[in-house]
Amino acid sequence: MTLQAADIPPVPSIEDPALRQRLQARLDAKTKPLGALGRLEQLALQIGQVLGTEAPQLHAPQMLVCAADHGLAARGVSAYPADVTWQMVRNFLSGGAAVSVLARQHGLALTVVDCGVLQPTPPQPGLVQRRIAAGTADALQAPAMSAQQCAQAIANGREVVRGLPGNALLLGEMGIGNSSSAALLLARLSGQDIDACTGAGTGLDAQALARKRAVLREVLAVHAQARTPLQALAAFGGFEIATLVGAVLQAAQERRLVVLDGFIASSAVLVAHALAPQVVQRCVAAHQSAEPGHALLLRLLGLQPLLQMDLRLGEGSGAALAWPLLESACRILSDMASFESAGVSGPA
Ligand SMILES: O=C(O)c1ccc[n+]([C@@H]2O[C@H](COP(=O)([O-])O)[C@@H](O)[C@H]2O)c1
Ligand SMILES: Cc1cc2nc[nH]c2cc1C
Repeated sequence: MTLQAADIPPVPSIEDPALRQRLQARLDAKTKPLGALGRLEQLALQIGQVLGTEAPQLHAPQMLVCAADHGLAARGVSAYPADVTWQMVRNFLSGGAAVSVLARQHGLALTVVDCGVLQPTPPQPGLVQRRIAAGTADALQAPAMSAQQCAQAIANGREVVRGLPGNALLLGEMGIGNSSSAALLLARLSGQDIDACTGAGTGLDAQALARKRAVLREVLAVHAQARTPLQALAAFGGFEIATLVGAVLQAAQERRLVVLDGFIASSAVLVAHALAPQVVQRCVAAHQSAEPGHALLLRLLGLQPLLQMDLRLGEGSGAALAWPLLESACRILSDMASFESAGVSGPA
């Protein structure tokens, strides 16, 4: 099975000028100076349009964390060993990871997808096995994945989302070496220089960062022919990013709200956007990561992050942290009194 961009079903625009006007009128009638809730009002407008209603309610929010390993990790592009990926999968499931704690705090159902980590975890609640292989190939030597593997991972992401309840999907990932994949995807799809797209990831020092940049420059040259979004995704990996691409496409088609975490989760949206531009209308950027490529990537997608807290963890941690803002945006629309209902005088 291979996949062409033409095989991706179109994602319709959510634009509905009449609904937008009703949402704006509803916000303007609330007991506050016009526009005084600032970006929370923009968020409410967006959520209302994504869910197609003046009084949106978020229900059964799903945190989807996709995990996989990367052959390129053997080239010293990460500060941590690849074994951390499968070890963290177990940590997510046993409840001790940052995303586990934050998901619990905010009532987000956590699903971890093993898209191809080095060591599988025994079946258990919350774990979905969609393993393509035990890690991608070393992208310095070969495409990280074949076109077939890439298509399968995208199909897996679609299928996993199809089986989830709720109308909001929060995206996270785990994969030692995957900040390299994200940087490579950004460089190839945006035309930006690889140095500007590459950061310290899990915490490389200056010398190791310089080596990472040199390796990634070489990987780009090796795959100079991988120009289309799907070719680039296959060339640079990884299985978790491709699975997230499928998840984003499916969520957008089902008109779910999609909440992005950091640089790597957002790189999946960069690919999905290249295949179906309207997906971005459904996306909220939870935060801007400390990874320098993230600011570039979000600007390219036209997304303004809600938080800026120098997070660089991934896992979906930033998406979970931003979740209460989305709930508040909905509450403003549904629960706040209007000037009329509260008997408060409007503008002079
Ligand atoms: O979300 C981010 O912006 C982010 C930035 C840097 C690192 N990470 C996480 O760290 C891992 C990738 O970093 P690295 O150095 O192994 O490429 C992967 O597990 C990500 O979840 C995540
Ligand atoms: C410990 C650890 C936890 C992570 N969570 C997401 N990426 C990570 C990378 C490391 C190294």
